[in-house]
Amino acid sequence: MSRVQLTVVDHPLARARLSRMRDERTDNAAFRAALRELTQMLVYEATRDLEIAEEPITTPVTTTTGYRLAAPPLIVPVLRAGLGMADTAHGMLPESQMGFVGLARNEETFQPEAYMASLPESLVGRHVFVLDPMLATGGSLVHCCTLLTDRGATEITVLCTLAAPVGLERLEQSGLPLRVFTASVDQGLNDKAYIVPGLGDAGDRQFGAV
Ligand SMILES: O=P(O)(O)OC[C@H]1O[C@H](OP(=O)(O)OP(=O)(O)O)[C@H](O)[C@@H]1O
Ligand SMILES: O=c1cc[nH]c(=O)[nH]1
Ligand SMILES: [Mg+2]
Repeated sequence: MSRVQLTVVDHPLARARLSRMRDERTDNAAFRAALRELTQMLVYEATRDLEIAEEPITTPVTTTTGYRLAAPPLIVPVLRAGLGMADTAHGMLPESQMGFVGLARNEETFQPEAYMASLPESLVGRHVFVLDPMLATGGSLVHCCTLLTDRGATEITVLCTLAAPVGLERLEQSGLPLRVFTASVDQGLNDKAYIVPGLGDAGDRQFGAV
């Protein structure tokens, strides 16, 4: 039985933003703007089923029932590329706390190398939203989500702009309890483990090459 629930957010507005991100002529600033706009759509879809709590409110006219999120999720961007999604997600989930995971994929072995983790000690009972634009081999997200389950998380939602089938399969094989929201499942990976057709290196496209 599958533990990964996949949702492809292929709304026309999402497709338009993703196309701008794919286009090699899009400069760093326009890429970041399109990523922020696409993040809004991913967050909107991924929060649809979150539990809400009721509270009485008084309008200028009468009293009625108001609503708020019962338990805002912990937001965890994966550095660098996930940073471009963080502020938008936080703006939509203003009561959320934020943790950080820093990973850089070794471009010869394609294995993620961890350089930082700033997370609450216990994630028992906390829903976590992981932000990373790219799911390629899946190594980075498996590493990140394992850090979360090691701290007790049992409910993890991953938001990414692009996913490769092999990366989704890797998540599935990991047995991690995940929901994945992506704007596209692309064709595959090239011999450098870049997503095809993809959009290139999401970190470099936002911040410049390192
Ligand atoms: O699924 P995988 O094969 O592990 O690849 C995906 C990872 O690659 C990118 O980060 P990268 O390692 O390039 O770091 P960066 O964000 O600093 O550019 C991306 O943001 C993911 O974290
Ligand atoms: O296509 C890819 C694959 C991994 N990381 C990226 O930023 N892009
Ligand atoms: Mg990169």
